[in-house]
Amino acid sequence: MKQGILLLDIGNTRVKAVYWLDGQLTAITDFPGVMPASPVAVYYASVATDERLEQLRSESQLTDVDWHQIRSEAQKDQLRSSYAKPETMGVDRWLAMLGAQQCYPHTELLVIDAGTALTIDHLAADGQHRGGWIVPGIHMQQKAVTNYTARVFNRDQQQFELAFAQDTASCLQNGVFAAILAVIRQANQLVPQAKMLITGGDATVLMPFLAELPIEIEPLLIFRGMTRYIVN
Ligand SMILES: Nc1ncnc2c1ncn2[C@@H]1O[C@H](COP(=O)(O)OP(=O)(O)O)[C@@H](O)[C@H]1O
Ligand SMILES: CC(C)(COP(=O)(O)O)[C@@H](O)C(=O)NCCC(=O)O
Ligand SMILES: [K+]
Repeated sequence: MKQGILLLDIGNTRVKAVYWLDGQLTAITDFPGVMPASPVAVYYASVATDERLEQLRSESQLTDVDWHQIRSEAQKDQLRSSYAKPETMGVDRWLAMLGAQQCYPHTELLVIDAGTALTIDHLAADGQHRGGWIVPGIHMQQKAVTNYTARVFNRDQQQFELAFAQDTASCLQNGVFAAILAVIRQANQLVPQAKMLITGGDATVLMPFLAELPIEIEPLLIFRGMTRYIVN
């Protein structure tokens, strides 16, 4: 059986895994669960702690293959960082932009990753990163309010409506949801776009509420960026 490469996106909440073979990306839903075949190498991008990475490495039982770390850098192909210290940019942001550039070459873009934190990055048509935002994500914002107040409580079930609410948990959930939608709209007001791309765990709940924007969902954006680092 032909063997592929395992790609890992290690975020602050979850680990996302994809199997890469003959240019095709196949999502692995239950990593470190079942894979199409044992991989010949692992390429990974991590914004989590080194401890988390080591734990994952041993859990995966893939200790006999090479693990290649992907890092943010000053330039990759057409993409150029705006950071004075490029290595300090989250590699998930770097790779999402690289993936976006692959989907829409020579196009000005807003690239959104709705993960633990929500990030928005502005990319010029010539590949220059113009800058970005880091905003607490849907769960982090809710947690912040319940942690810093005495009387705001949440409920387990998450239900988002773009409407005012009449009980504490719904006021919190709807309020945070409105704030997240507002920051996405604000970005497009600041730099109006013909194309926006969104990825990350919360992208699907946000999408239906952003219908007036030229926004497209691409769940594998970070992995598309990662494939640019694979050397055969
Ligand atoms: N199966 C899941 N497990 C955990 N979070 C999920 C799941 N599906 C969707 N989510 C949402 O995804 C968010 C995390 O997004 P993700 O892109 O995985 O974050 P990160 O890259 O920071 O780990 C969570 O806040 C949660 O709302
Ligand atoms: C902003 C982030 C926390 C987002 O990661 P995530 O929430 O998706 O796990 C991550 O990209 C990060 O740790 N960035 C480092 C700082 C920076 O990008 O400038
Ligand atoms: K992420």
